[in-house]
Amino acid sequence: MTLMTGDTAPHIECVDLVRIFSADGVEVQALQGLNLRVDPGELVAVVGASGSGKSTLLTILSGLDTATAGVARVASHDLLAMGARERTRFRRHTVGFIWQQTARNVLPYLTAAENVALAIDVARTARGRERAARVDEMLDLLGVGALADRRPAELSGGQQQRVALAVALANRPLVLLADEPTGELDESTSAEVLDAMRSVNEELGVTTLIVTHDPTVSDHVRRTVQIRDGRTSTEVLRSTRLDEHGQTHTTAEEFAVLDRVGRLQLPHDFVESLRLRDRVRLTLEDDHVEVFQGHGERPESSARPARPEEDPR
Ligand SMILES: Nc1ncnc2c1ncn2[C@@H]1O[C@H](COP(=O)(O)OP(=O)(O)OP(=O)(O)O)[C@@H](O)[C@H]1O
Repeated sequence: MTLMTGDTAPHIECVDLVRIFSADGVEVQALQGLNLRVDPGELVAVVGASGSGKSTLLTILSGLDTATAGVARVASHDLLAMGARERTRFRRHTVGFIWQQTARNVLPYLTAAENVALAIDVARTARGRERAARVDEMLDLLGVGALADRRPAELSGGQQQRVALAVALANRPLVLLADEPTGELDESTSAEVLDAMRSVNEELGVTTLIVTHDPTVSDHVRRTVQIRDGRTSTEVLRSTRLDEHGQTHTTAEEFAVLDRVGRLQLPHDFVESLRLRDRVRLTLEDDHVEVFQGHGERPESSARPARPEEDPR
C-alpha cells in the first residue's frame, strides 16, 4: 500500500523561518532563518544540540505554534496563514505525530487497539468493519498486533512507541512528525523503533521527519540535517551499495548546506583549524571555490577573486 500525493511539491518546506520568543523583556531567536525541504516519501532526521531549535521547528510544523516570519508549508498547507478550521483538519488528517513522552501519544486507560480506534473516530475516517480492519492493519504493520488488548502500562517502552506510531498513522497522514521518539529508550530499543519508522516510511510512503539530539539516528536514515543556532548547517547523506560478492557497503558523506542566496556555514573545526575570523577571501576556480584567511597576504594560488573587484555592487 502506498499513499499517492499526485504532485511533486515538497511535503515540508521552510524558507528563512524565524521564531522569536519574548520572555520577561528578553528576546530569544529560536529559529534564525531556517531552510529545509523534504520531498514526498522522504525520511529525514533533524539533529542538533539542546537549544538549537529542534522542538521549536517541530511545534511550528505540527501547527501548534506560529512562526514569527518566513515560510512554513506542510503538504501545501501554509502554516503561517492557516485559520482555526484548516488547522484542525490539518492536525487530524494531514499530519501524524509521535512525541518523546508516551503519555502524550496514547491514553493510559485504553488498550492499544482502543487508542488506534479513538484516533480514527476523532478524525472520522472510517467506521464499522473498515475501522476494525484499519486498527488490525496498523497494529500488525508495527509488529504489535498480538498486544492489541494491552494497556500502555502493560507494554515495554519500545512497544509503547510502536503503538504510538500505529495511532499516528491511523488516519493515513501524508506526513509523520516525530519529536525525540526514542528519547526515553535504551540504545537497542531505540534502534528497533527507528527501524520500525523506516519500514512504515517504505511501506506507506509517508513523508517522515524525526527530530532528535541523538546523532546515531543518522545510521538509520538516508538524510540527516544538522541544525545549529536555529539554522540548518550541514547534511549527511548515507548511501548503500552491493558489491560483487553480495556484501552491503554503506558510505556517509557530509555536505554544507547552501541556502537560496548562496550563504553557507563553514564547519566549526575548519574555522578553528585555519583560525578564520571576521572575513575570508574567496577565489573562484574552474570547478571549486577556495577560502582563505581574510587577514594577511593575498594567497599566490588565487587565480581570480570570486567577485571581480570592479563589481559596482
Ligand atoms: N516558549 C518559549 N519561550 C521562550 N524561549 C523559548 C521558548 N521555547 C523555546 N525557547 C528557547 O528557544 C531556543 C530553542 O529551543 P528548542 O526547545 O527549540 O531547542 P531544542 O533544540 O529542541 O532543545 P532540546 O533538545 O533541549 O529540547 C532555546 O534557547 C529555548 O530556551
